[in-house]
Amino acid sequence: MENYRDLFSLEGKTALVTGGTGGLGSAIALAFLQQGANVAVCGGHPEKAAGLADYAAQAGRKFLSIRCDIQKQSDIDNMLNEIEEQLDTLDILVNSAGMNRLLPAEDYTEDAFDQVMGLNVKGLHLVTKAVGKRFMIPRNYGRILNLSSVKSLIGTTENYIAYCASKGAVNMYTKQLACEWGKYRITCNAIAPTFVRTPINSFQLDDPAFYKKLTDRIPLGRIGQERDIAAAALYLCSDAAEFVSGQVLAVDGGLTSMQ
Ligand SMILES: NC(=O)c1ccc[n+]([C@@H]2O[C@H](COP(=O)([O-])OP(=O)(O)OC[C@H]3O[C@@H](n4cnc5c(N)ncnc54)[C@H](O)[C@@H]3O)[C@@H](O)[C@H]2O)c1
Ligand SMILES: O=C(O)[C@H](O)[C@@H](O)[C@H](O)[C@H](O)CO
Repeated sequence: MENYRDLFSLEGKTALVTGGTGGLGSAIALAFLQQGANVAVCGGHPEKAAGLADYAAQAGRKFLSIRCDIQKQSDIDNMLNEIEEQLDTLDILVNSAGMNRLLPAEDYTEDAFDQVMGLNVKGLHLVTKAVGKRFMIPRNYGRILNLSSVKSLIGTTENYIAYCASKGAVNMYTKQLACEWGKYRITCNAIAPTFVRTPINSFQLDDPAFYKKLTDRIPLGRIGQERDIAAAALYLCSDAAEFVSGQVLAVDGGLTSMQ
């Protein structure tokens, strides 16, 4: 008989969540710890993972919080050395580190464009390539999950030109990697959330007019919650999703189905 409980378990798995000290990344890291994984997170402020470290200690899981700029190859190499030493290998990579700069298209500077594309696309590639080559390809196993956005699928009113372009690139990166690394039994998928309240967007969600306009367009009538994203991540990173690859799953309350 099939054991569905085991298919959804992450017991014995190891995961790296980039941006795991941020809003969505920390929720995903917590979900992975609860499902049995040992977890490393990285970001600019490792101290922000104190809550996750406490939970991991209490649950008897291994946990690392590493300072790493994923746009720097030397930082990535040092991080993967530490992970190999402490956790042995990686089965799962979640690319959650991301950023935005809000400017109208006609005033979008070269510097701002480079920053957004540099982190959201190039940084994601540098980590993915290194983790795949070092840990996943040699072992013929891997789950890679990228944090895209509904703004990779539909446009928005203003100020998002580089962000939308970067997340569109993430979707196609996801599909191409699924094609190239399928032969190594590595899957690569993306989640495209609508707004979930985190420090990067509370200034927008706190504007009642903005909030109403947004939720009026969402069939399920609310914005996302961290657990909506973490639950989708759990599925796509588990053995239950071993035949799902190259997909972009909108977790958006139906927003992208509404004209
Ligand atoms: N929050 C939302 O509403 C929402 C919606 C759709 C998509 N997303 C995407 O989800 C992801 C996570 O968003 P969030 O809201 O949790 O953001 P956040 O700003 O709360 O967290 C971002 C994380 O990235 C890390 N980071 C930034 N620069 C880095 C670098 N150079 N190297 C390594 N880490 C770096 C930060 O330290 C932080 O931990 C992003 O890719 C974002 O575009 C978020
Ligand atoms: O839907 C999304 O992809 C995110 O919520 C972004 O729109 C952030 O709100 C923005 O990056 C803040 O500047």
